[in-house]
Amino acid sequence: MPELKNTEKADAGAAPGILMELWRATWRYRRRTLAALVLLVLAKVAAVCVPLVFKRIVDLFSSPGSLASELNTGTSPLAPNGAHIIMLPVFLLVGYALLRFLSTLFTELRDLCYARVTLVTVADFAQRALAHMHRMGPRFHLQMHTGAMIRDMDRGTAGVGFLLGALLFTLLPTLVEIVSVMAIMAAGYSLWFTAIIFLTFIVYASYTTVMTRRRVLFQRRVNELDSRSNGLLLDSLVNQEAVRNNARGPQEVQRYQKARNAWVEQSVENQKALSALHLGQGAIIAFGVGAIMLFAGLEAIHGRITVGDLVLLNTYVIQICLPLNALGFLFREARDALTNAEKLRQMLALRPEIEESARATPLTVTRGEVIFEHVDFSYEPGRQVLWDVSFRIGPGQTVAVVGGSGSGKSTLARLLLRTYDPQRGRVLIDDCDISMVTLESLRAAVGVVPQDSTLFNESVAYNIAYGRPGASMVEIIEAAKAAQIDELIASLPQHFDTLVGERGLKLSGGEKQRIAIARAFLKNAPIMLLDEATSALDTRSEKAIQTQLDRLAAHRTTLVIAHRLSTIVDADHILVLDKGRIVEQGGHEELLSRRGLYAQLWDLQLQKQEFDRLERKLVRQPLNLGVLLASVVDGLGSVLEAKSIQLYTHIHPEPLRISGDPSVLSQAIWDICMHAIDATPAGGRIELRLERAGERAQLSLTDGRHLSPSDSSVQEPVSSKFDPLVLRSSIERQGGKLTIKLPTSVQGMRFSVDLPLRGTRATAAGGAALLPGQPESAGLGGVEVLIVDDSEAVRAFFESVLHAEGARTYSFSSGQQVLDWLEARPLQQWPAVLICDSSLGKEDGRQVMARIRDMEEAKGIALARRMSAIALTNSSQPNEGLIVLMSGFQSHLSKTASPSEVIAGVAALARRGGHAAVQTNEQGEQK
Ligand SMILES: Nc1ncnc2c1ncn2[C@@H]1O[C@H](COP(=O)(O)OP(=O)(O)OP(=O)(O)O)[C@@H](O)[C@H]1O
Repeated sequence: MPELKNTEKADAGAAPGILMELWRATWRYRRRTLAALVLLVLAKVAAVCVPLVFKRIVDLFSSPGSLASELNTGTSPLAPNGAHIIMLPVFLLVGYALLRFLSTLFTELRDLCYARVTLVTVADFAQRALAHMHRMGPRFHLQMHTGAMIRDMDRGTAGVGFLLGALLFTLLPTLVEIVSVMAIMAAGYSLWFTAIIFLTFIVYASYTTVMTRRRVLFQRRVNELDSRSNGLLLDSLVNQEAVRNNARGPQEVQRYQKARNAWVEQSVENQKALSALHLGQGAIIAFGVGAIMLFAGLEAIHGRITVGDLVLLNTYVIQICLPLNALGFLFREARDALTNAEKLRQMLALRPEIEESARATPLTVTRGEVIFEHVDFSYEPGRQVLWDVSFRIGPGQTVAVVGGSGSGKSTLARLLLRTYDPQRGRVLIDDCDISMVTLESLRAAVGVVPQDSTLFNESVAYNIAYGRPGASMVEIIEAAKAAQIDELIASLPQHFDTLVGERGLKLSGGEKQRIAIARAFLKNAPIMLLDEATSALDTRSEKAIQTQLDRLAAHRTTLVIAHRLSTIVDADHILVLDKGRIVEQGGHEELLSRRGLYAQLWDLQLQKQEFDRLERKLVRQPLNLGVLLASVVDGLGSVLEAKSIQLYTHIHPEPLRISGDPSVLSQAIWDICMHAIDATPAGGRIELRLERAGERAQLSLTDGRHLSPSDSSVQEPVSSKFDPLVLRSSIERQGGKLTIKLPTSVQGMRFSVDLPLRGTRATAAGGAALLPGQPESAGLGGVEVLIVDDSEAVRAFFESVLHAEGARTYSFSSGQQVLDWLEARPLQQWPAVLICDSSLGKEDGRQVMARIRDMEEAKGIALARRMSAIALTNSSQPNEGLIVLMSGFQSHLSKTASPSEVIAGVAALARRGGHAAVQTNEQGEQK
């Protein structure tokens, strides 16, 4: 087993530390930084001078022989006219005020000058982080929680900003201030003052260091828990569809709550440590200030310092203590910021799994030949996924890869895109090893329609143009046409500007796939990779776009990874993968004739298609659209009344029968109606029409909004949750089509739903309205049929077929149930025909039949009035007819009988029994 050669690992040794990063940023903006430093020094000089000037003012006024006392005694030599007496203090006072202002002015100018350095560095870091994340391989992203990663990036970039600003402009100025104050004190006063301040500073710094180191552990844990709970939150929201579908909402909240509780507990511990730190720091400062003032007081009493000196010392002590406090805060924050920034730096230092070779050259595709040469690959050691895979896709050829789930098909696509490198062997494009070309040129040469297309929460146009940035609108429209999504887009209110929702959630899987196809058309790359490109489409849509995919593949070298073999029968070459090895290859017919794995997959697929067909048939019921509409309109009564909206209806007189899921269709009609009511002003009108247009039923609803001639924009109702994309998908899934016509100045917005009519026989006009789901009058109108089968699917199938023909059915899953039901029912209400499984699980259908015949006998029912019965059998054996006749049945049907066989069988018995609507005999006599 080959070793994994590419692993994403921290290159911590080679990468510069965070301080180096900061130095680089500072150096990049050295002029600004220098200017900011000059302003900083000026601001601090002004700040340190303020108390000095103040001391002079105080001394002038308070010292014996000062101006104030001389003025009081009238002995001042400077006061011949009194003007000089006023001039000197005013000059000092103005100077004092000016110095104060200059300190603020220089500080603000400094911040202004330096803001760009910090902001650009932070933005640059964030940008580098994003670019780096995109360079990292899937292995890295699979390991990471996206939410936690975003949080780390946020904290890291904020940390960088803090360190840049704080270190230079808080730590440095604080140190400047402390040193200059201590120098002034040492020069002018007793060294004791300096010693006390120095001691206070040392004790404070040591205490803060020890305590902060302890607290960093708490902070780190808080950060981890915070990132984890945010990761959970994001994961939960990103997968909200899965959460909803599995009804796991409460569990998700619980999981999040658990993570948040742990975060709360740890944050409380962190706060305790912080409070202890603050209290200790406060005590040390109080001790220092108290000691200095005590000492200064003693000095003043002994006349060794003036009142001005006392004031100056007091101011300096406060001035020095405040920065000390700031230093403490700074120390703590800087540690946090350093931790966060370092974490981000380490993330940036991780080497991507796939790196371009230093000698990589851009790939130029001339012919478009792709070769896999003896490729071995494993995602993780000890579990090889591909074994010696070799194949060639000739220029312009289409090669399809088929195989069971997990056989390694998508891995081939990943290797072609160089998402991973093989451990052995090579992948070549036009004889060029893809590990020797630039990644950008390689990925530009390969167009991809992925298995699961995710879209950006941007406009449709943006998502299509993603394939080729800078594409013109005309090119985008062309690509949309090629992918057959132009009609859908044209009917959207904002057309190409419609937002597709987060990850394209407003679109169905098929629509997203078509946008991905449009994107690939626009990219127009010489090599195409279709990774189960039609997997999200139903058979109808698949057929509709298969031609487009074929066009996409035409004249391009194409690798198709297919699940539906029907889509690749025309491929030039088919590779059959099994557990990472190519076990068969050749053309479709050739592979079928070999009767190997491909032939088995083909047979399985045919069976599945048949099963799907039957399943679809069972879900879709025959419906009378008029009746369905009537029930919706009935529910709208109060809403219409509340807004005084008048509804005008025009309903086709004959029943229009369609096939579909009644709940989906009535929800769709309800949504359109509610949207129309929302959009129509109070007192307005809405028109609802149900018409027949050839072989289609057309339901159209025109709402009451009009455009004023001066306003061409469509006003969407504010409260509306209506989503045309979702609606369109659900109608299309019912085989219908939705078109939306924008409002004009004379007519409101018009929604039309076209649905194909069922191929029914002519029925009497103006038939009585039926409730939805109630059988319609048709070829078996009025015939009542009992269905007994332990399989729900079989019961549903017969019900659906018989309802379509107007029969009424009663279904039971066991023989005992039907016997009890018949026993309790009056004879004249017994159904005409019985369809009963010949083997009902533990019961025997033939015995059930025999007991019913016994009951008829016991109740004295005439032969002509006895129930006709059909046995359901699993296979048609030659003597089956005889067996069922012997057990009381009149005929038999295979469980896999076609609908027409079922109808013919029931009709024949009903007619014979005189029960069909067409031949009802009042007296019950056989005609
Ligand atoms: N990122 C990964 N890390 C580890 N193992 C992986 C990874 N991706 C796929 N595998 C494994 O590699 C094997 C091949 O996966 P691959 O996706 O190529 O299969 P596939 O044939 O495309 O399957 P499917 O048809 O179900 O999509 C599987 O066993 C899968 O579990």
